Amino acid sequence: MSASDARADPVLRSEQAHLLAANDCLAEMREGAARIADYGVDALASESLGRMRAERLKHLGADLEAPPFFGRTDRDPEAEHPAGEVFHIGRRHIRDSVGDPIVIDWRAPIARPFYRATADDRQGVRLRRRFGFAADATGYAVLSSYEDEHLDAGENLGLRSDLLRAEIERPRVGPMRDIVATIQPDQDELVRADLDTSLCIQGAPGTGKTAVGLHRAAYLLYSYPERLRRSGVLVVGPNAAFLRYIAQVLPALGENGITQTTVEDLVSGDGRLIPGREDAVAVAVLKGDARLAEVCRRAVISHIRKPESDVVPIVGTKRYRIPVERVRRYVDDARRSLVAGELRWDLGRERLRMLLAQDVRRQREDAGGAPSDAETGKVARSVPVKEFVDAVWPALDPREVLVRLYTSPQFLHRCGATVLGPDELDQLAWADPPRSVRAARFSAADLVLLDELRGLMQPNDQYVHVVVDEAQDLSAMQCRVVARRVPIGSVTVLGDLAQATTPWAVGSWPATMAALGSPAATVRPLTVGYRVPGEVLIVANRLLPFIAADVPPATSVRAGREALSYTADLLAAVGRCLEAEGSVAVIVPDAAATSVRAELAGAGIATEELAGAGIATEDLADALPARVTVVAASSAKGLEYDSVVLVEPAAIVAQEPSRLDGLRRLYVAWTRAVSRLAVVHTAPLPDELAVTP
Ligand SMILES: Nc1ncnc2c1ncn2[C@@H]1O[C@H](COP(=O)(O)OP(=O)(O)OP(=O)(O)O)[C@@H](O)[C@H]1O
Repeated sequence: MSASDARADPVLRSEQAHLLAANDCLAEMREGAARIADYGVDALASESLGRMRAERLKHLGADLEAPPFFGRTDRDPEAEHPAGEVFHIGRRHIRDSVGDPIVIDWRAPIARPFYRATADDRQGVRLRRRFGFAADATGYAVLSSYEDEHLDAGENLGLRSDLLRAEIERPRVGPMRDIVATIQPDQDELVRADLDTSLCIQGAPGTGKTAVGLHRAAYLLYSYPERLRRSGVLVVGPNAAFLRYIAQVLPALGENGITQTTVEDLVSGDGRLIPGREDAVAVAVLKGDARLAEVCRRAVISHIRKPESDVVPIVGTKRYRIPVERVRRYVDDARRSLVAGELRWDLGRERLRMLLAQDVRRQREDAGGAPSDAETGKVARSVPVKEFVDAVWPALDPREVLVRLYTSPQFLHRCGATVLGPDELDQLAWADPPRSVRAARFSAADLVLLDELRGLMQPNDQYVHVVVDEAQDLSAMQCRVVARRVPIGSVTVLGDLAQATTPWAVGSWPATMAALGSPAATVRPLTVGYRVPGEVLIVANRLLPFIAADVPPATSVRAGREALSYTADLLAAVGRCLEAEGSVAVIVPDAAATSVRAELAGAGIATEELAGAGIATEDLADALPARVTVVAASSAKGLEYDSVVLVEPAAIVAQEPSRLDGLRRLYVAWTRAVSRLAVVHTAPLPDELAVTP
């Protein structure tokens, strides 16, 4: 191994020359993309060429200030390459004017050994080189050091690599960054799992779950362009603040077309539906239960009426009689398809019209006629057919069906009595029926049920792969919202059962994966922590026996001396954090946000407040976080800050409905810091932090 930052170093000089060449080639590729000939064959071709050009430029232009490569592998000699091939690995493929590769995209199969090769399993690699960069006066990254690992001489640095450690120890400022230069072998295995594999990744705080999920999305888009080209991948996060935090990662990896959203946004029916009432906790839990799917299904199916008479369409002056037995058979067929999930309600109406129209067509053909498609279509749209369909398979509005469930005891009983208990049925009933469906106000859990009902009636957007983050918090019905968007694809599910803080959380990975439509997925653990200093993590781990006994504790790769401190003085703690580099969060009991901000303002410390629900997803690109952010404990999930001041842990525990939820909330808040955690308290700390049973 050698490391150097001397400008005179011949290795650095030659690598710097390669870097300049790579930058020139990239510039040429950009110019080439901008020139994509537009022969104007026709408007459509011209438009699609323009779109292609814009996409390509966007892809090539992402993050121009990032260095074109971060690593290199020198391979063993081969017959065709007696000196052994050399590959520079970067965020995107760069080629020279004759098409030879100058930099290999990190996602290409040939780049894989950069992440996975070890001295024991070299995968054809004799040397791995990592590069270090420093910003020059203009902010551009310049090559400043390198680190070699001679795998063929038995060198195996693993996490002892200085450059790797420097990257992991780097103070955090602003939103999340990609980890493409330092993905670890256990993470890489998950990132590169093939498209048909559904993964469930259980990982302690800071083990890189979010990072793995996002890099996996980028990997899949690269590796399966045909299957994923147009909106094939969806990323689902817990709230808008989290989406803002991760928003830059995929664009930095050159992927701009991925939709990043929340379950709330998915069920909001293009933003038209917002919660207008709050459920009691027990009711919200019940509405999140998987059994509600069956209630919804029955509620829809129960609207099918048994046909009682013949249908008699008229064509011209002639009447054609379709006997009731045949009509019943058509309805039964459509019903069976609906029950099997092969047909949605609204399409069922279409199917019935067509079955009746084709029946008439056959009758006319049997009588020697030759009816045209247009005439058959006319029968399908005729008044008798329409009236029949409206009577036996009426048009439904999800809101109407849900209001009926909540306001008609008979209907609720009919749809729910075999799957829910009498008390549960009572819990669902509305005590204050609205005057009309339009006047009805729905809760957040109701919007999920409306999505379930809508999903039975109409098609929805579909994706080939969905990445679901913080999945431990989802109810079974919320999982189904996601599953509906990926009916035949695969999912990457990320979460930590110890961080589950919603009362409706499913509570186990097999049940969550079943509700997500991938019951066979195995749970893959991540236990190496890259965020929280060891000193801080050891204390957090004391909570595990109380909050998730089966979850394996994480070990930290970050030493972080004097990372944990306790004080009663808020201002002093924040002041000390401000002396260090990086972002600062003051995590507080939700009810204390205003008073803590006022106290800090009184001392001349400006703050920003972060409450997940308050930020609309469209605003994601706006406003970088201020230096000090006051974060309500309930909004801290998934985020990280260089320094964290944690205010009154006992009050954070006490704000939740149960001790279990409170301790989990504390576990989340405790594990947000990268460099230091200052615990500010006057009340005694929760006992669970002190003991290891
Ligand atoms: N291989 C790696 N190299 C460098 N940094 C890494 C690596 N893996 C993870 N990190 C960093 O560790 C931090 C935590 O990662 P991430 O947020 O993905 O963890 P998480 O498991 O999702 O955490 P949480 O459970 O708290 O949501 C991030 O700053 C991430 O960039």
